[in-house]
Amino acid sequence: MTAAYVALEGGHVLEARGRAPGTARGELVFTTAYTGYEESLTDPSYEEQILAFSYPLIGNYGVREERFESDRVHPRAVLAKELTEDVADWLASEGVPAVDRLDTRDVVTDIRDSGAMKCGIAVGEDVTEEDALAELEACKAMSEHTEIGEQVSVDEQTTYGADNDGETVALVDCGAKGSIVDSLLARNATVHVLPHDASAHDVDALEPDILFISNGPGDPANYEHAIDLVQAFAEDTPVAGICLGQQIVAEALGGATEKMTFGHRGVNQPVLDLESGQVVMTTQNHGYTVAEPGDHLEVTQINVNDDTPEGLDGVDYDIITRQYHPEANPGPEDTLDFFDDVLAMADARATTAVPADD
Ligand SMILES: NC(=O)CC[C@H](N)C(=O)O
Repeated sequence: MTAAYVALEGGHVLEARGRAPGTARGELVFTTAYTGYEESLTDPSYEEQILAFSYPLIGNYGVREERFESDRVHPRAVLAKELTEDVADWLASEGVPAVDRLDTRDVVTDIRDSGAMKCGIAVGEDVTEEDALAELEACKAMSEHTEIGEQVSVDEQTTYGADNDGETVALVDCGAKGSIVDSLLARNATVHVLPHDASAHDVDALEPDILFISNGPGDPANYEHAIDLVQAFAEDTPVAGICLGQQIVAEALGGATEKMTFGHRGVNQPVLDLESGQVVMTTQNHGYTVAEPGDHLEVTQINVNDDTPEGLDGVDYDIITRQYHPEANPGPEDTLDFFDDVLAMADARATTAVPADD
């Protein structure tokens, strides 16, 4: 059996079964999702994190590329009670260390008590506890990953759905899930995917109906280019954001974000819409939250478990954002209408700004 060690912040080292070799370090977080491991493992928002699955069996319906949210695995390492051969082989082929046969109940309880923590991992024939501890020692806090947007964003602007005749979306890619682009294309939008450090000039050149800030990894305060864009465009162009996108919009418009203890990661997070009184089930993956919306934004939806903001609307500007993932991969699909609302907001503004010829 391959040796496997997991070193937790504070120096406690767990032994496990090695399933994919290598050494790695990252912020240890857990997800309670019981389906959607293909989507989670390819979600760019997990960059620089180590993902522990609380659901005990991961991989029981195989690995299919059509479920992937990006072109690679993003967590630095994976922990589970039991991984199937399919998933272990996939992670090995991606060079992502993986372990199982450890008590993930203990790991999750630890994270719930102490918060997301630094972690080092070593898996292989000859590795020792010291190798895992050396990784832990080298692990940076998430907020210190100041270039994280660069690691996950496109290098060059790419256009999808050029022949579509719906709204024109400028999607700032801070680590966008593929299904956000798919959800917009399915509604006939033309989607220009822009690098995380796109300039106001780049966006202007596209004459977008809406500026859309994607999800993404790390601390929202480290996305200064996207923050600048929201400040430059919010007054005259409708703005939308998902997850990191909501946080960036808040940072840009006088609000504030803060790190949560262990965050929200799973596929059954309940969200209350404050106006309708309706509760919807949502997919989530975030460790930061909007602490203060600021004067330009109002909270329209909250998490039923801890009251944190899940949706924001502009007070004086056309803005809609969500902290959860309305693109709903792997589901539930309760919140897909977010995309209809966003495109309707852009359409309404375009119609008012440029009156149609009689
Ligand atoms: N999925 C996301 O966009 C995550 C946003 C941010 N990195 C957080 O952890 O809160």
